[in-house]
Amino acid sequence: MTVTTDPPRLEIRNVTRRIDGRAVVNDVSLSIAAGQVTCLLGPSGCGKSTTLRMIAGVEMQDTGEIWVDGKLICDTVFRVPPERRGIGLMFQDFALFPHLSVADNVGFGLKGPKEARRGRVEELLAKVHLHRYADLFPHQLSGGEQQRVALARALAPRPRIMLMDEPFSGLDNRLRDGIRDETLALLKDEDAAVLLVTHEPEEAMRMADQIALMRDGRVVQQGAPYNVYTRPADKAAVAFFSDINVLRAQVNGALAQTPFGQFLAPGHPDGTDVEIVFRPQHVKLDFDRGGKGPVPTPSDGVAARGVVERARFLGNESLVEFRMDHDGSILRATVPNVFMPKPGRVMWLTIRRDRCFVFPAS
Ligand SMILES: Nc1ncnc2c1ncn2[C@@H]1O[C@H](COP(=O)(O)OP(=O)(O)OP(=O)(O)O)[C@@H](O)[C@H]1O
Repeated sequence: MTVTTDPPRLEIRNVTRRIDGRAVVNDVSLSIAAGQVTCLLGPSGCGKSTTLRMIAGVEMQDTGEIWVDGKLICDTVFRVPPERRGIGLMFQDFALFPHLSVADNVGFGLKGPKEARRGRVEELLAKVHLHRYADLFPHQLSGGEQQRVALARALAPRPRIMLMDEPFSGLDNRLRDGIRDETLALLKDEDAAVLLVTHEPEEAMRMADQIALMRDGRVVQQGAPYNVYTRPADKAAVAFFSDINVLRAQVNGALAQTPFGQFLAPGHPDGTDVEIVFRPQHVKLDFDRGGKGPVPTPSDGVAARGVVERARFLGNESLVEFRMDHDGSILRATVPNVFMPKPGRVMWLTIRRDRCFVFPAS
């Protein structure tokens, strides 16, 4: 039996772009299969849009290669022009043509016989639930509806690859979730490889099959959302997705000793300073029982005593800040629903060992 593996729909290999001597995109490699969504996630200025522009062909890399379906489309000497790359683009300011109807906007990039073009426009308008709006003009539509027209227009020529740069950031919050889900369903249906740029972790978690976490021009971690969230590459990767707490400790015999008991620190030599990083939702709280906390366990370690500094209700959870007895530091815990202990109240905190990350101190 022969097993054939299709080449990735989009692959970029070791792409670097220097501007004014600085590598704004630094040795980035990515690979996306047809029907898959990869989110390029990172803070403002980390090089996401520049990466997208190089794939689109409107900006040239200094080194590296771009491949589509196993064919080289761009290296440092050879370059397929943007219009021949089979790429659909969708940006935040998606700019529909104001003087064209919805149907004409969607059909704008289509070639071939009139009947086939009309069929494709109708098919896409039905998919974005705007078939009854075909003859209206953009200014007669809401922001969300215009966004769906822009998506239909980008998908109409059946692009092999869709590049989306913060496509939902112009929409108000209430609309956004619904439109994200609809867009995702449509993209999957069209079988394009999608590279979506966002600086919002929730958006990436919601949309992505793969997340590529970018910082200072580099991809620091790639993987399925669950893996990136639960096995972060470093402290900044944890902090990008949520608030964090940090304990400092020194390693002795592959163990880091803290007021919360010991933490496994395999691979860290004796004497190394490490940071134990954990999210507020993984702090467990117990009430004080006559000056004592809960009994130590292997899974939660030893309890440390803290005093409530303040508590805030955030909607579906409460955030409680504690000043710790042992060193006066502040630790944050989140608790589902409403939990508003008064400032000054004594409680005991434990940390779930299976949710902690130990990194060399930065
Ligand atoms: N033409 C240019 N001239 C000078 N600097 C540039 C140019 N294009 C990009 N840069 C710089 O390169 C870095 C990366 O920019 P890029 O737009 O790719 O980041 P980004 O991650 O998409 O940010 P944002 O989310 O804010 O759009 C930034 O520091 C930016 O100022």
